[in-house]
Amino acid sequence: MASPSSTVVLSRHELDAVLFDLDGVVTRTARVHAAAWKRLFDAYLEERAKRTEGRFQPFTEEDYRRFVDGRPRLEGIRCFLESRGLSVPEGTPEDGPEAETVHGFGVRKNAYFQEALKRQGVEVYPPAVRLLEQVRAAGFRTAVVTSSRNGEAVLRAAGLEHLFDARVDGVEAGRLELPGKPAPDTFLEGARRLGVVPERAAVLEDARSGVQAGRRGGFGCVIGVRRSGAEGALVKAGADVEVAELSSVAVEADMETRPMREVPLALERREEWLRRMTGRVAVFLDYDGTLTPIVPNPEDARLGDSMRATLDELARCIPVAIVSGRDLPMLKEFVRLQGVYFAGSHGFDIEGPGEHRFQHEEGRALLPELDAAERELKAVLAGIPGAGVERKRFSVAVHWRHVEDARLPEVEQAVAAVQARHPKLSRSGGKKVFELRPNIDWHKGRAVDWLLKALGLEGEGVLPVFVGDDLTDEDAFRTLKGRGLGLVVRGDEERPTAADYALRDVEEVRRFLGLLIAHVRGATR
Ligand SMILES: O=P(O)(O)OC[C@H]1O[C@H](O[C@H]2O[C@H](CO)[C@@H](O)[C@H](O)[C@H]2O)[C@H](O)[C@@H](O)[C@@H]1O
Repeated sequence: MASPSSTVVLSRHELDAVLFDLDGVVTRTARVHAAAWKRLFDAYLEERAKRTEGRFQPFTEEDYRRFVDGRPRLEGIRCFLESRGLSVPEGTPEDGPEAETVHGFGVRKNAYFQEALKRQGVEVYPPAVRLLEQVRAAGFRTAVVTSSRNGEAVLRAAGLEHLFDARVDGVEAGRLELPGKPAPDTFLEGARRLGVVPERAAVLEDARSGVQAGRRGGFGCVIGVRRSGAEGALVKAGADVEVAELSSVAVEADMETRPMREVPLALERREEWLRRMTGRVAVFLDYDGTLTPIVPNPEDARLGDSMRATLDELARCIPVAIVSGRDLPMLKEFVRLQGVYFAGSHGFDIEGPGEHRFQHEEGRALLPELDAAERELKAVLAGIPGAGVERKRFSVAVHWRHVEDARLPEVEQAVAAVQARHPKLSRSGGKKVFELRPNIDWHKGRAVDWLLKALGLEGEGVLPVFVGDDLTDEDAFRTLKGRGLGLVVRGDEERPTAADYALRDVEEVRRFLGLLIAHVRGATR
């Protein structure tokens, strides 16, 4: 909820990354910029007033906040001049500082900025540096996203480069032809470089244009840092919360997760987990990336014969369910096994041998929303080569594996815009895919619990085991924490996980299931 409150918590349960604006959030360079702009515009406005015998109206702090702050340099010049009903020729990037053109003004402002920086160095906000250290220690990924073409130089001068996993500055934005703030593209590029979906990332901004960019990008949390201006102005611009200082931002670590590489390999610790299998065991398996390797086209992810044979054998010994983001009919068609339970659409659609059938009722009420979202996504993404829309009964996936990098922000924005029009749907992410699904507290973990109950496998004496590779499988790992076993198929990925053990790849999943068969057979003999 939007409020100009003074405290906020960044929790690892809800967020994976924090994206920091630079000038005015981390470094005290916003006022150096403001002074350089004032020097530029006042000189121009005064000279022009003399020339036209008009009245000299100096550049104000409010001018800085409204028209210049946060925007790319040339954009700021155009925007401010327009606010005064003025314009100068565009000029070219070759223009020198004396030229009365947009480019010439840009060169002159930058010279003033560099001069001041040299004279006074870069001062940081100590609470911002402390917050950066805290969020990194808690396992958040961090990026700096700034419109400034001096971003790299400022960071280096401040000695803060090591605190960021990614940097998107004015130079990078120019190279990728990304529109600047208030467009969300530079923040979306930052999230992409960190490998997180915007919903799982926070944006920290002091400029109205930056706050608007964070809001338009659909970020999980937009924190306005009020360095100047009226209280509440940043909330009005779209921030969830406004703080006067970053010491008001608390960090909550997630004790349940650890980096993927620190998770022990299941096949090297078999004695350990076998010791926990004293009673009944039920196995829940994700499909893509777990039972089949990830392949370029979703329709080619067919189950291998040896995996099918292993699953068949396992399902004859203990309850086996496949819990997937796939559409239920497709999942059944790909697996082609009797005696196995299937949960499609991330657990919203369940079917098993015999009587077992479940469709999430509230989710069903949202099918028209999903239909509309599917139509809108197909229409807007038709013009982006490589983007694919896959409809499942209870979700819509947007695959971007084949989209060229430069057009990815368009895909992200399209998904964010459709989701914003349908707030009853929520957005999640996975391997090169975005998904819209019912905004309901239901996920793979809840589906596992539903199945355990339906199969009379609740309570002590049963060890539920979940194997998965992707972000949506983390819900199941968390649900089973302490009362079951979570195994993550790690591949080349490096991200935090709540799983107890890791398997290197799909072949190791097959070997693990083979060990389970041997164990259950031995135990029942
Ligand atoms: O829960 P899962 O069974 O892991 O399903 C998750 C999504 O898997 C599929 O997409 C992923 O696998 C494709 C085939 O390997 C790959 O091309 C794509 O990039 C991956 O995102 C499936 O198409 C989605 O519907 C599932 O939600």
